[in-house]
Formats: sequence, C-alpha cells, structure tokens
Amino acid sequence: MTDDANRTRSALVIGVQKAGTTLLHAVLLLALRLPNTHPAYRTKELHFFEDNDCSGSHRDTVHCKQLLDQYASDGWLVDGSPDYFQNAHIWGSLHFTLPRAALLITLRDPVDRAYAAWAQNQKGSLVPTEPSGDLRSFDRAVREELEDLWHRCSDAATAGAARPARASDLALQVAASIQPWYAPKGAVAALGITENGSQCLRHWRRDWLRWNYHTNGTWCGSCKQYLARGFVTDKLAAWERSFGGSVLVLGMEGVVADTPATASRIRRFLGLPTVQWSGESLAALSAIARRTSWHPAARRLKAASWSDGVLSILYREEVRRLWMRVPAIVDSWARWSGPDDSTVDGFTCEAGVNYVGRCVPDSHNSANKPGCRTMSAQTRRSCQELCVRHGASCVAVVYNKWRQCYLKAERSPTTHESVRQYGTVGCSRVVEGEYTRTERQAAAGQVAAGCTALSFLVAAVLAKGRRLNINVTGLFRRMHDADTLGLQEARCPAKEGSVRDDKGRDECT
Ligand SMILES: Nc1ncnc2c1ncn2[C@@H]1O[C@H](COP(=O)(O)OS(=O)(=O)O)[C@@H](OP(=O)(O)O)[C@H]1O
Repeated sequence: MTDDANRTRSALVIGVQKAGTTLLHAVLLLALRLPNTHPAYRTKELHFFEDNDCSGSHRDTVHCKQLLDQYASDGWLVDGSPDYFQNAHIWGSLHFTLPRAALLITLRDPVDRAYAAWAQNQKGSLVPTEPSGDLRSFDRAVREELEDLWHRCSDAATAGAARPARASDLALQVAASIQPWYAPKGAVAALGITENGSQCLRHWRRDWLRWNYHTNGTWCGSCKQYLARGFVTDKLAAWERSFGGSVLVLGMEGVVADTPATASRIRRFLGLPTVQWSGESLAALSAIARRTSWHPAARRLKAASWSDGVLSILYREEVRRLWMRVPAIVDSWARWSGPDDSTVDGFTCEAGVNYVGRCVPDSHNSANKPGCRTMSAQTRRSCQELCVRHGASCVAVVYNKWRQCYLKAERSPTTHESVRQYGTVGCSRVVEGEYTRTERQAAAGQVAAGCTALSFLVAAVLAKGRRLNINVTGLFRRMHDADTLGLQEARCPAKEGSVRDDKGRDECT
C-alpha cells in the first residue's frame, strides 16, 4: 500500500502550472537517485487525483491507495501534476489518501506565468476539431478574462454596479474580491472562503480546458483562463496547513540557476542522507537545466506593455502577500523587485556621485506599510559627507517594492534633522517636466519594475540642473491607472501626459 504502510514514500510536484514543474520533477527523480526504469521517468503527470475522487469514504481512500500502487516503484511514488496545486477537490483527495506525502511547489512571477500559459495555447487546441489554438492576442485574452472574472467574482457586480470601462479598475476590483479556487461543498470552511465565493472560479477543469468563450460566434476550445491561477498565496497557506512541514516551496529561478543545489535541498527536505554531486550525477543534473525548453529571451511579455501594466495592478497585492510568506522567492522576480526596501538607493549628488547605504526600520511607517524603512542617521551622514566633498546637495529616493516612494533631500551636512520628505508617491508615471524621447523611453521601460523610473527621473532632473517638480497627487492617482500610462491597448496614448520626441513632436509609442 502506498504511503508509509509498506515504507513506500510519496513525493509530488503539485504546481504551479508553467512555473518549471517539468524541470523540478526531473531534478526530483535525480535527487532520489531512482533508476531510469522508474515509471515516473515515463510519465511526469499522473493526473491521478483529477481522475479519481479519493476524498470520500474510507473505502474510496483505500481504493485510491491500491490504484496508486501501480505507479510506485523502488520505494517511491513520484508525480508531477501541476494542476493539483490550484484544485480544492484535489487538496481534499490528496490529504485523505496520502496524508504523509512530501509536496514540492515551484512558484513564478504571476505575470510571466500567465503569459507562458497563454503562449502555450498559441500552439494549438486540445480540441481535435479546433486545431488552431487560442488566436486572441494576450491583451485581448487578459481583458476578456478580467471582464469574465469581474462578472463572476466581484462584489461590485453582485451589487449590480456597471462594469468599469477601464481595465485598471477592473483589475483592482477583481483583485479585491477574487477567491482563489473553486471549492467542493464541505471544504469551504476549511479553506477559509465563503460559499458564494467558492463558485467564483466555477469548476476548475471546465474553466481551464473548455472555457465557454465565443469569438465571432465560434466556439473556442483553447481560450482558457490564464489569470486566476496566479493567485497562489491562499492556496499555499491551505496546503501548508494540511501538510505542515511536508511542503517545500521553491522559486523557478532558483531551481534553474542551480539544479545540484536544488537536488541537495530536496534530499534534506526528505530527510535523505547528503550526496556529493559529482561525475555522472552532476553531469545529469546540469544537463536537465539545459535540456528542458527554456526561453529566457523569447516569448517574454513586453515590459511596460498594456497587459504588463494591467497585470501589475491585478497582482500587486497578491505579490505583496506572497512576499510576506516567501520573501526570497519574490525577491528574485525582477518585475516586482525594485531595490531592496532596506536599501536607500539613488542618493545622488549633483556632481553625479551615487551613494547606497543601509536603512533601519521605521516604526512610525511600518504600522500601515509593511516593509517601509527609513534612513539611519549614519547613512544620512555618510551621504552628506560624500556630497559635501563634491560640493553638492544630496537627494535620496527611498522606496520599497510596492511602489511606495519617498523622496528625501538633504541640503546641509550638519542639519540631518532637516530631511524633507516630499511625499509618498506612486511610481507608475513621473510627470511634469519636459523630457527627451530617450529619457521617456528609458523611464517607461522601467515603470513596471516600480520606482526605478522615479529614481531615473530624479537623476535626469539633477543632471540637467532642474528643480524637482513632482506632482504627488497626480502620481498617486496614476498608480491605479494603467490606461493612462501611455500603455494603451493597440492605440496611441491619450493626449494627457503625451510623449514628445526630441524635436518636441507628439509621438505614439
Ligand atoms: N531548465 C529550465 N530553465 C528555465 N526555465 C525552464 C526550464 N525548463 C522549463 N522552464 C520553463 O518553465 C516553463 C514550463 O513550466 P512547467 O514545466 O511547469 O509547464 S507545465 O505546467 O508542465 O506545462 C516554461 O516557461 P515558458 O518558456 O515561459 O513557457 C519553460 O521555459
């Protein structure tokens, strides 16, 4: 019998879909040092718990364990079915059947993950009569799914409100009310979601495999959901609550960067003796990172595109919550990781000398803005001294990952108390002032990364000897406003805040 009755153990990569589960499954097999005759080498995804309802009676559970036995060999049952993670049915089934299973989860930036899921469906449909796949652009797929989620999940829709015209508002409302998974009756309370909310995502499989979408009157079997699966924090919490210390959460980037280290970590997690990877085993581990399909440059969602802006809004709060749980993983996601929030970045002397120093927690701010920091007195002094040596005043941009920025200026080396806080600003767009096309483009390219655009523009302003002229209110408003970021979907930017090229002409980027 599977699980520990006959000492057969279970290790399952349960998700997240499109977050490198294939790679992690391959590393797991090597970490376990299983012979290549093991059935898991032939079949990565058993889909066992999707096809068998194992959450019911004692008889079902026993029956499921017997069925599972056919996949176990050499003391291990190994599965790599990425759909398990986001399916509350399976959460129950798996817990009933294999309560001692070791679960491995790999995470990825939700925006990249959604894009990868869409890109996969460009290849072709799973429905034989419709070989063409999802022919929608990613922008269109995003907008349509947001509209659909808004109708099904948002409190505003339930209250009879009109659907917001702007995608950024849709995204905010969906993010505020989405409940992350469809739950079977009975599991609702355990998952901490409401009965009503449990229907929000409808049935997981129907949504993923056969989203009932009509384009030009035709049925589109490959037009799937790409966005809802990016909400992982609550699901992670539910899996961890049930399986306790038997859950290993990894980031895709970390697995890719060092497969031998990942294999060692997996062995430690499973309580297996340490292995020095060398010779054939090291070569095999290194080879799988190269063997699997990896597209570091191709197929990436364009930074500062319309969908990038909208999805950054959709997932911002989700990513912030996830960061509280697994900070090291989220820190490796370039889209969300402005400079470390414990770092003062962008200290700039007018002479163009930069200084980066450490910060200390600011208890005043941290009550409502987790992660906020302020400069330490020592850091301030160092900056001042540096700037004074260059005969300049000193401007610092302090910011955290969540687009909360603090502009601080030091005018005098002796009066560090006189730090002037210009205000807490969002960083989606930096406004007033004339910037050249190159400056604009550089800033726009960095918008998605958060506050980098602001520090860039501060540097640009200083370089030109201009006064800082930041419209704090406008910035804050625009933080929620991807549609006016010059990131419009398939049309030119609106006149407001329009972009001028080097010769002062309006341009359409
Ligand atoms: N070795 C290696 N290095 C880096 N990245 C890798 C590697 N192997 C797989 N990948 C990327 O992982 C994405 C596929 O994830 P999954 O295997 O979970 O996909 S699936 O859910 O099983 O379909 C997929 O992402 P996209 O390329 O963006 O589609 C793969 O490129």
